[in-house]
Amino acid sequence: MTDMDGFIAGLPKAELHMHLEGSLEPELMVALARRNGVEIPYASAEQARRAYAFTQLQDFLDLYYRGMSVLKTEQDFRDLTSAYLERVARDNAIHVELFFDPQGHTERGVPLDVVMRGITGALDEGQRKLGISHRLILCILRHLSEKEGLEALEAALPWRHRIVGVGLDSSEKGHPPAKFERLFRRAGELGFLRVAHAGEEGPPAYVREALDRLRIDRLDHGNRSLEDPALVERLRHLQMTLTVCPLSNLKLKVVERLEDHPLRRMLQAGLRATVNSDDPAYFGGYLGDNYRAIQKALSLTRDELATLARNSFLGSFMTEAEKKAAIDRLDRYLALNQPA
Ligand SMILES: Nc1ncnc2[nH]cnc12
Ligand SMILES: [Zn+2]
Repeated sequence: MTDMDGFIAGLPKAELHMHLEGSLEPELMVALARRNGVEIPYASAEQARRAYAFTQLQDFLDLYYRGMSVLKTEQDFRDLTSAYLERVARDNAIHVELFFDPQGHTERGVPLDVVMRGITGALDEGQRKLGISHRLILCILRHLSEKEGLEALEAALPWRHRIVGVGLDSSEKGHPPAKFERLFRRAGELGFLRVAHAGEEGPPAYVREALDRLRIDRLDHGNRSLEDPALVERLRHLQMTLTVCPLSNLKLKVVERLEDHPLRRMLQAGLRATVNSDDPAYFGGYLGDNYRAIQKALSLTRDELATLARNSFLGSFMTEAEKKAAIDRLDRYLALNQPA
């Protein structure tokens, strides 16, 4: 391990952009397919991994929805969530904010209560046993109608106390944020924080729409904002947090090479960028892998890495007291780990 890898490993950090269903490792997928008698098009985990070659977001989404079809019981959702928490604990994540796609389950006949009991059970255990705090964000599938999204939101209200925010994910192109303006207004009235994927494949106009019409509190991806200087200035002025996902961007060909990734340019423009894994089981890396890969590709400095970790706490939906405790922990780590 290099000095820099050691520094990254110990750095206290938060993950703000991770789809739980995207942490379904092929081994668990194959085991759950067997356990539940669900047919999947892979005979083995290796065969599944070999199929994970994508040229755009939709290629991935097709496999992602098929993959999640093996999740049926409360225990399945518990196993999925526990496996992620145990993995990210080794990367020294001390706080995680997780997306989940209820429509991807209820439309297959899996009741929301099953999903929520499994996920929250594992999250509570992760807090107790691993000391990882958490928030949950309910994502609305943008390739479906706003009406279906509104129904999903209303159906989740019995779990309101466990859900901090509402997000927007799935196929971006052709499904602009404005399609969900009423849904996001309703989410705001209900007291949910609001986030949306925008500017991953979609144009800067989608990012502006997410700000103006969805009134987002955080921007997921946001890469293509950099094409519009006035938008960059606006995001900087707002100190809007961008949840950036380097290995995802590479695997989905948002960038050709990691060396071309805009993360440093975002930091240099004064944007509050963070590093995240998006769908680690599909994109070949968890939170620490993303930090290590982007550090190497861009030769990020320790100061830049520390800024990324600090941004992950500042941009989180923790309480102010929790944020202060996390940032104090980061500062203690930095004080003890000055370069020789
Ligand atoms: N990167 C991504 N973009 C849009 N929707 C997603 N759902 C899971 N991962 C996603
Ligand atoms: Zn995502």
